[in-house]
Amino acid sequence: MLIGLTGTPGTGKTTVSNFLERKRHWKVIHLNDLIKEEHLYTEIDKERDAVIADMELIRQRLAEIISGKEDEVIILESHLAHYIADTVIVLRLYPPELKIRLKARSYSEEKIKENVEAEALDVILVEAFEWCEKVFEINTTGKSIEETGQDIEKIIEHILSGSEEELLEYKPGSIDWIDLVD
Ligand SMILES: Nc1ncnc2c1ncn2[C@@H]1O[C@H](COP(=O)(O)OP(=O)(O)OP(=O)(O)O)[C@@H](O)[C@H]1O
Repeated sequence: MLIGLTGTPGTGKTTVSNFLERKRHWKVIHLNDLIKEEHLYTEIDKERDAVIADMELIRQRLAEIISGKEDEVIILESHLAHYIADTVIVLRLYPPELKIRLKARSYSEEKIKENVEAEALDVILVEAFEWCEKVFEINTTGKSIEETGQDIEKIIEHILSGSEEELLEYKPGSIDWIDLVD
């Protein structure tokens, strides 16, 4: 089963998926690394220090990687995961907290502002609704890596056991950070 773990950069996807890989031995695909390592992009955007992902190539490559592993839990971790996986978990973080995390990176002021606003405006969540069959949301604000990991474990275990009705707390809709937008 492929589970997408998506969210605005800095919300903790890489950190939490690494934690789960160690704890549960679930396979984790760090999609952004794969895109760079295997040149799964159409061009390099030097101004934004980013690559333009080739979604067709990515889908083909992931189909190969996942083939024959349909019974395993595979976490696809990336801010692009919701374009690929049918079931996704969106990590959310209170925008002022996200701003602090992104400031600790060597991001430009513009890039920080862009990402913090996108988080306040639910951009990834809205995209996930457009692209995915099942969308869950975790508000990671104030949670440790372990606690967020436990939330993800709970979601995955309930999906596997067919008891998704017990996942109401992860149903999107309770977060409203729109007032934080300038
Ligand atoms: N409770 C927490 N959960 C996750 N990360 C946390 C937490 N507290 C602090 N952090 C820190 O926040 C940062 C999150 O960065 P991380 O690379 O995991 O985010 P990301 O969503 O994968 O970003 P990107 O999309 O750019 O890869 C890390 O430096 C991590 O140590």
